Amino acid sequence: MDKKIAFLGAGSMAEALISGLVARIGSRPANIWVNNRSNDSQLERLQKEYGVIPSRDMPSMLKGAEVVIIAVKPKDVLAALTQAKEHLNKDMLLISVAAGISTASLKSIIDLDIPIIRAMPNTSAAVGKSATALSGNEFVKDKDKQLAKEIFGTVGMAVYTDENQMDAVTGLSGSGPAYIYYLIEAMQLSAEQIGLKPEDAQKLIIQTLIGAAEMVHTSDKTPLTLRMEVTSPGGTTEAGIRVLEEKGVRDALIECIQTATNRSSEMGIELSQKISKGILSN
Ligand SMILES: NC(=O)c1ccc[n+]([C@@H]2O[C@H](COP(=O)([O-])OP(=O)(O)OC[C@H]3O[C@@H](n4cnc5c(N)ncnc54)[C@H](O)[C@@H]3O)[C@@H](O)[C@H]2O)c1
Ligand code: PRO
Repeated sequence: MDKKIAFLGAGSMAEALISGLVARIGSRPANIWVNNRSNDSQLERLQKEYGVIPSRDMPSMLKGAEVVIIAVKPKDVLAALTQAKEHLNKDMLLISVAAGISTASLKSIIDLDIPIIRAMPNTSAAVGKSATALSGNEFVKDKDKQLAKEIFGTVGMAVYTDENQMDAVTGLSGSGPAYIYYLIEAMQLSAEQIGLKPEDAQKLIIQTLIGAAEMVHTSDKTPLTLRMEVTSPGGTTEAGIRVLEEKGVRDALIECIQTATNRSSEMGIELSQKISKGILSN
């Protein structure tokens, strides 16, 4: 890809995207500009590792940029965009990965009628396996959608959806890797308690997860059917699953995703309130 892309924020999400752009679609590193609030060593490292251009000079960074990606924490979006807004123009595509922040809020900060895409990737972007959902405002054209899909396609799979789905996507797949890690942590603890060697247990757990994910991914059977195939009547799985049901693990997971979804929506409201009060700090 031969477009100039500017990243506001150089944390883990920005790095995952940079690595995807440079390694997977051969973007020229000299076309990728990055800034950060204070962490110069991070900028230096990104420059060394990927050849991208670190910058503290907003006009140079945004001059001629075709895509500007906001990759700061939601609480920092207002400050970052306020700093950038006078250097944005209608030829740019603005993409935000900030959880909970609507395209309408982003537009009200920059006060410009430009295409804005809200993206929700997840941290598996770092290994090219993100599940990303994208949605956009009324100024987004097909070419912008294609471009966003291409960018996020470098770090996994990307689907385009309606913005009213984005809080739910955030609660489901944005936060999703953490739910799976939580499950792995619990499996590791139990492996210790049942006397397995930690290094063996680790390998067995990981392969079990990869195998189950691959089965769900490639088989035309439902997860329920696949589960029933593991569950012999009167056997070990049935005994184990009974405990999960008795302890309400299914309901807890459903509530977990609902609560994360609600939090995404609250974070959006918090930013709207800050915008209307003109509060730039945390
Ligand atoms: N980590 C995740 O699981 C995940 C998943 C999907 C989306 N997101 C979203 O991605 C965004 C970034 O998350 P992250 O995990 O990469 O965070 P991070 O803390 O690793 O990176 C954010 C970076 O932004 C920089 N920053 C803060 N204020 C700035 C400013 N005014 N100008 C320029 N840079 C500034 C910080 O120095 C930091 O390096 C968040 O909005 C988050 O909601 C994160
Ligand atoms: N990580 C960010 C959060 O926890 C957004 C989705 C995943 O807020």
